[in-house]
Amino acid sequence: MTSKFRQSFKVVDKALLRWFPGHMGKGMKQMQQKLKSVDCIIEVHDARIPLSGRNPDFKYSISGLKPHILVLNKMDLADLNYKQEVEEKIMREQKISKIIYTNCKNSLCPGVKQIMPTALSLIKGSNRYNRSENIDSRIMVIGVPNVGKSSLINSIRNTILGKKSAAPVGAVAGITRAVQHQIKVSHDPLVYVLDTPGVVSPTIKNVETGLKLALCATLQDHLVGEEIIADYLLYWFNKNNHFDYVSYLNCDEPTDDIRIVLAKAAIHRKSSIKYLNFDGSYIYRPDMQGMARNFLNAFRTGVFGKVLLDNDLL
Ligand SMILES: Nc1nc2c(ncn2[C@@H]2O[C@H](COP(=O)(O)OP(=O)(O)OP(=O)(O)O)[C@@H](O)[C@H]2O)c(=O)[nH]1
Repeated sequence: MTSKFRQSFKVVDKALLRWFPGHMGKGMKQMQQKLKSVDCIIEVHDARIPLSGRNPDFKYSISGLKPHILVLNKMDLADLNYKQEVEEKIMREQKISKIIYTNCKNSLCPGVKQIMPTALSLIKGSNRYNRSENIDSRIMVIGVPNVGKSSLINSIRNTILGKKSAAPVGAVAGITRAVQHQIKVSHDPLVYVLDTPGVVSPTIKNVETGLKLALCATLQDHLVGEEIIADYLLYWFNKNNHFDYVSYLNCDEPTDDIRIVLAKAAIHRKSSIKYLNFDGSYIYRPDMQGMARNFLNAFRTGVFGKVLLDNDLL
């Protein structure tokens, strides 16, 4: 039986393929320079998109030289039923020392506790190159924007030292703007961590990769467009037979038309925008953008359950 829903996603506006703010290029260069002065790399990525959206520059230029731990964070929002297949695929394609799943919103998360002992044992087993004489261990945390790098550093620090936040955290991509000074996360053994700005690839070649990154809020919404991201979410839900959105958005039935979905939901919630007519009167239109934002926020906070957006890549 053929599906009545879209099986591929087409974007008319390719603007999202060009998004690469200046500070990211600078951040990447700073990272490359600091690489010599660290013993281990912790790459943080979103567990909902474990196979797409990681910066290829991390794969080919930063990693491979030092122990490299891949932390798949936000596991509280991710469907972990395919964990083994995901790990096998990542390990087949790249030399990663260890994959660890974390939830930085949970102070008791076992993954967070596992990171430092794993990093220290990997550092001990490596030759440390130019740093073999140094008594302190230095770890660099890298990743695309908004995946939880600062949250992870704060969680590790809190677990070991019992100290509160040292690295700034924010719900919008691009909070950390430059490679930070080192943050002490342990006295004995002495361990420092360097937080870095989130860096996406200068060109996101695959449209779906860009939209998955946007859906997980690693690209700023206004740069891609809330309605386009919401349309991709609708496409993904329909394609995967996830129809919880129907009741949430007050639709009559599943549909592939985002304009109808957003308009109906906005009308139902009496959410409108007032426009001035030429004759001085006012006209009210459904607040499509506000509704798109609402739909995305619901997804991002787990209202529609846990997902693996990369299920098509397994
Ligand atoms: N649900 C959930 N949210 C998380 C988790 N970890 C971090 N967050 C949230 O994700 C957002 C981004 O966290 P940050 O720690 O600022 O991310 P970052 O990677 O340092 O961000 P940049 O500095 O912009 O690159 C914040 O709203 C955090 O509260 C997690 O495990 N689960």
